[in-house]
Amino acid sequence: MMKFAADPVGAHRAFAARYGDPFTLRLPGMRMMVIGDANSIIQVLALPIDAFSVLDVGIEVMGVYSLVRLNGAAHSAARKQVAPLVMNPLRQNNGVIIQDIARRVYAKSSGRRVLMIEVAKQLTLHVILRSAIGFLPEQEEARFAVAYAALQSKASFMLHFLPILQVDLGPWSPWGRLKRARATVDHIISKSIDNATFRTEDDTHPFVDIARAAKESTDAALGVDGLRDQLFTLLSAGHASTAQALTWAVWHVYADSEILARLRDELASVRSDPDRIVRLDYLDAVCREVLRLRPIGPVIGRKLAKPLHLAGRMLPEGTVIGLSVPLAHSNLTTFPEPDIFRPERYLGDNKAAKSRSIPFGGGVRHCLGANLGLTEMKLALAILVEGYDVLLSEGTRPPKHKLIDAVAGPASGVPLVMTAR
Ligand code: HEM
Repeated sequence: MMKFAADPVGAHRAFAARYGDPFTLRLPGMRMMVIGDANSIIQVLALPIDAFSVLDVGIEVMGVYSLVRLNGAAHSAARKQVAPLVMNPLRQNNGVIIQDIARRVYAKSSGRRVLMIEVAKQLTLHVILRSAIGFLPEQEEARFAVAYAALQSKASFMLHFLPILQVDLGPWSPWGRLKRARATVDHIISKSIDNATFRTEDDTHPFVDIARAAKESTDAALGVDGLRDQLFTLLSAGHASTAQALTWAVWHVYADSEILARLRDELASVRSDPDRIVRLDYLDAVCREVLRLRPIGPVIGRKLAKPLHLAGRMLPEGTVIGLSVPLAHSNLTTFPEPDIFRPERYLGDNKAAKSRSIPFGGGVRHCLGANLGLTEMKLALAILVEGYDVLLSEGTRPPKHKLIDAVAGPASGVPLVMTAR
């Protein structure tokens, strides 16, 4: 486990080389069969909703109604409820809003040494809030950001795995502080749901209708409490993941002057039109290659609810399967020289590269925010590339890719100085 946390890509490759593919990992409370073979992965990802359940580890924090904890029909209903908030990130003028947020956050960080991951986290939090809820008064958004940051800290993350420390001894005890931070976040989300009733006619953000329907629902899972947990889930699942991906993208682009120049050339052809930026081939290829080489969610978990015939063996119900993103993304046939950052893999007619890349998982539990995450990466990267020169403080030696809380990212957080061009 420690080896995996320190180097998820290297650990999976070393285990597969030593024990074969699949191999079995003994984790606290479970044995996981880890699979890297492309055909088996495709078969598992295509399983219907009643053939498996989620692995219920470390996700209590999301809330009892969170879609990441639900299975079967309840899961489908919860996904359907909030999908309109994230599935079409360029609806209305959301693309321009994302660009404005990026400009604002970069301007505040310009001219001094910053950690790119901190810049990216500010950016992604504001983007998810705007995309999912729409307007929040400025002060409310700032209060939200502070409480949310407390929930996301490393100490908080550890607490969820250490029940012995989960005792509320007042606002200064770790668990007490965490509970109060979650209560503040919940309060602001609940207030936004409440206030949706009073939003004006010309506010056509999909959140308005979703919040109104939740208030009228007699089913608790689809009512106000359920919607509050889904919004918290969107934030938790989409915030750090997109921030780590964007941080790696910035590192890769500024560590290679040819990639930077090619991107600038491509961007010059589309001005700042978000609809055209997200369709640019090379920018798309760069982002996909980042997500291939630096898997943010390195293992995709499934627990079989029925026996499954897979790769010549019969797996019994209850088998825990971990799909290895690092192994899938270093398959030598689809991705020759897998350790090299080469966006060209995703250009032209290379259908296999796209269909065998699984940074967002797949099937009925495919990442709900994949469109938003990828769109945000592209728009935020484009604003930086066009507007700023960046000096990577640690030079062009890549930082280690390691597990940071629940997702993986560059160990150093990528210290840098950005200067307006
Ligand atoms: C680059 C950024 C992101 C990466 C790499 C990523 C990756 C993933 C992965 C690997 C899964 C598991 C999928 C599976 O089990 O098959 C997942 C699930 C999920 N992601 Fe993302 N994600 C990103 C951004 C986002 C964003 C922006 C949001 C929302 C705002 C989001 C919301 C979710 C949700 C709700 C799930 C659970 C889906 C379900 O269980 O039905 N993600 N993500």
